[in-house]
Amino acid sequence: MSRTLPNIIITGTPGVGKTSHCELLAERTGLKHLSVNDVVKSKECHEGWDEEYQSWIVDEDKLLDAIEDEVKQGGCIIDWHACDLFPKSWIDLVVVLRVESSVLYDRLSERKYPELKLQENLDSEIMEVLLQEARDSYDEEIVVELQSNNAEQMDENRPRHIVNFITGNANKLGEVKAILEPAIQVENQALDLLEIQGTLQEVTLDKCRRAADLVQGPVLVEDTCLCFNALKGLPGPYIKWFMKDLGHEGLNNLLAAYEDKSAQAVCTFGYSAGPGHEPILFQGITDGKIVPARGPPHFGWDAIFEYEGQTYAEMDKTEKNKISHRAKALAKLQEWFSKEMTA
Ligand SMILES: Nc1ncnc2c1ncn2[C@@H]1O[C@H](COP(=O)(O)OP(=O)(O)OP(=O)(O)O)[C@@H](O)[C@H]1O
Ligand SMILES: [Mg+2]
Repeated sequence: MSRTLPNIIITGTPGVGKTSHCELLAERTGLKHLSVNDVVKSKECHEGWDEEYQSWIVDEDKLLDAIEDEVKQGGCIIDWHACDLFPKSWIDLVVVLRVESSVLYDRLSERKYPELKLQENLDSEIMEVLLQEARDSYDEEIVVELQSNNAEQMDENRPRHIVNFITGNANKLGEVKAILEPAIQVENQALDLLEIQGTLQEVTLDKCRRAADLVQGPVLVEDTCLCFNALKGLPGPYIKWFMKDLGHEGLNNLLAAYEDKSAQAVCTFGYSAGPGHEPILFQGITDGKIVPARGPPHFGWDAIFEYEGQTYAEMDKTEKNKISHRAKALAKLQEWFSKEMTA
């Protein structure tokens, strides 16, 4: 089975902050924190307790058997002070955390480590044993060394996928948050952006460039269109003005002369990494038909767009977020972001 989410190892000498980082990363990305320590204990992947080192003697074969299925599915953050035992094909990124020896000494003394264990761990950190192990076991480009001496450094190490979604529409913001968070943190700014006339692609590209210039940073913009097949794709990007002037009934009337009531809901997101960066578009399309309004009338034309027997407005939000044009576009955006994260 091929995995669609990455597997990440967070490794380093005991006390460098692996577990702290894994917890933070899991919370931020929605990936699973796989604590090898817990697996060794709960699934008894050991050959007993070492009194001198005050730790379990791990049976690596048993351990690999115990986690294989879960890891092969992807999306695991593996928390362990060794990394060479995991097959190369399982792993997409190896993070080696580092601390200065005086900091590590304080952390390990606080844990009341036996003298021998404390000294060996300090030596190991100074000699960069785990960094070398990671470099020897995996391709150089997937091994990253990060500092973990203090809270500021831990904060800097957090994955930073924050998008500034430019919209004044609270409903759209709600849907985007529901679909993208917690993997991608969605912030919001309501800006009035002039819209040009053109195809949906042109409208979104222009809006995105303009927003990035205004905000001077990364932005996400969105444009939705509703295309009536009988009208060769109109109103298309002009749907919001048609909707405002004609309302639900007027939009139905536009199709009165035609038997074909089918329509496409098209959502286009544009993401720009900042001013001067060419926007990338993510488009989702859902086929449906135009019907007299049913369900709560508050969110644009949701009440007149029917998909498999229910209008968008009649659908439960979670159901709508599985099949809607917006959800499909966001799924593409999400996939792109997760690839970027491991790139
Ligand atoms: N970057 C950091 N800044 C400040 N304190 C930290 C940092 N990283 C970890 N700590 C603290 O150091 C201690 C050890 O951290 P943690 O348990 O995450 O280490 P670990 O690498 O998982 O250790 P082990 O190998 O024993 O499981 C904890 O008290 C934690 O709060
Ligand atoms: Mg730990």
